[in-house]
Amino acid sequence: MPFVQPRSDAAERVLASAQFISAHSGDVSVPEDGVRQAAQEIMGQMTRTGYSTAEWKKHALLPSVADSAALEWIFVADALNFSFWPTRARREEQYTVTLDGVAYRGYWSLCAAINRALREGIDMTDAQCLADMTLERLAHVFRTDDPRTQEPIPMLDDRLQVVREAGQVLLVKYGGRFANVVAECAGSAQRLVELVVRDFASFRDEHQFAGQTVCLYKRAQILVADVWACFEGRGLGCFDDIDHITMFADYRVPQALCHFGALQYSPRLRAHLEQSEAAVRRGDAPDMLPSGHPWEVEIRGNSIWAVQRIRQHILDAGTSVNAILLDFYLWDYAKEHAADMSAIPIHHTRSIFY
Ligand SMILES: Nc1nc2c(c(CN[C@H]3C=C[C@H](O)[C@@H]3O)cn2[C@@H]2O[C@H](COP(=O)(O)O)[C@@H](O)[C@H]2O)c(=O)[nH]1
Repeated sequence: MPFVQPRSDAAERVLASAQFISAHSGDVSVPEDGVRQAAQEIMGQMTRTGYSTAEWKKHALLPSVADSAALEWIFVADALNFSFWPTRARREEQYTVTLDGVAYRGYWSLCAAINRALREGIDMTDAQCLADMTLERLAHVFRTDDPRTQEPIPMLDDRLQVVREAGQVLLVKYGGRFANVVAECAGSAQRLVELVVRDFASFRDEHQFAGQTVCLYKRAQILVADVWACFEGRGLGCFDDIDHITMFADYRVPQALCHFGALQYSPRLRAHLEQSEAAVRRGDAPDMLPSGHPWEVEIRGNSIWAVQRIRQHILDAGTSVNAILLDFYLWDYAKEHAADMSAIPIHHTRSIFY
């Protein structure tokens, strides 16, 4: 009898955490009428645009070919996929990476920096390169070449620790390749999440809330989701339990969920977030929520729960969709409709988890 990898319930632990957080939240809620309305509106728009995994490779900066090099690219991108919100109000002063004449900010600045490094011969997809990374070299990778930019990429020191750890663990445990981590999960998305949070500490997105340890695993789950989407659910991206993966608790999708009415903040929390954004607009420091702050955990946990509730409404209406596609849709929607959402504040937390 061949050794069968033990199954994992990592994504189910995230869902249970989200439900627990939502049930014990005092300042964030998931209004059922907002969920119902959001489900109708989102499903209608997704149906019209034919939203599918095929959308993923349409993004200019993401790998366009689903091969083993794409796996290594996705790994380093999702190891660094955190904390891009700007502290400068004026767009031209915000951290920017320009590639092929296009200025990228936020998450896309990360992708542009990785692709620029690869073109310059800094192989960010090589585990030894990551393990040997220095602060000087990483600063070069994330340099901005626009003289108007007034801020560096946030959390550079943390990013250095993250890439060095990622490279070292890949070398020691997985022959230097993320493809070997994927091979070991034997087609289980939850097993892959489990392996990543077990072996790569920077992905271990766990917090104390209302006396319990809650698991949010945002970067570990989006890592699996990006593999699944890039390979369109086939070959190395074929996972028989992919529908267990939840929404990825970041700071951008909550904004879209508020816009659709599926997430609601208490007046005092809304006031705090608005005052912090007003401070940044004035040129002052944001009034940050520390990582693990109850309000931060409530926003993240209720976002996961809201997407789960939206998904259930859509399933009850007879249409199949998973939390990944809903999340990607909501994130892309938030980026495309940033102007319509400018009155909805994001929360300001510096965290390596999202
Ligand atoms: N929930 C969720 N969070 C996501 C993504 C992505 C990128 N996914 C793209 C790639 C393929 C898909 O098709 C998506 O188009 C980044 N983030 C998070 O957002 C924040 C950055 O925001 P801003 O500063 O405005 O760029 C930061 O916390 C980052 O970790 C997502 O998809 N879902």
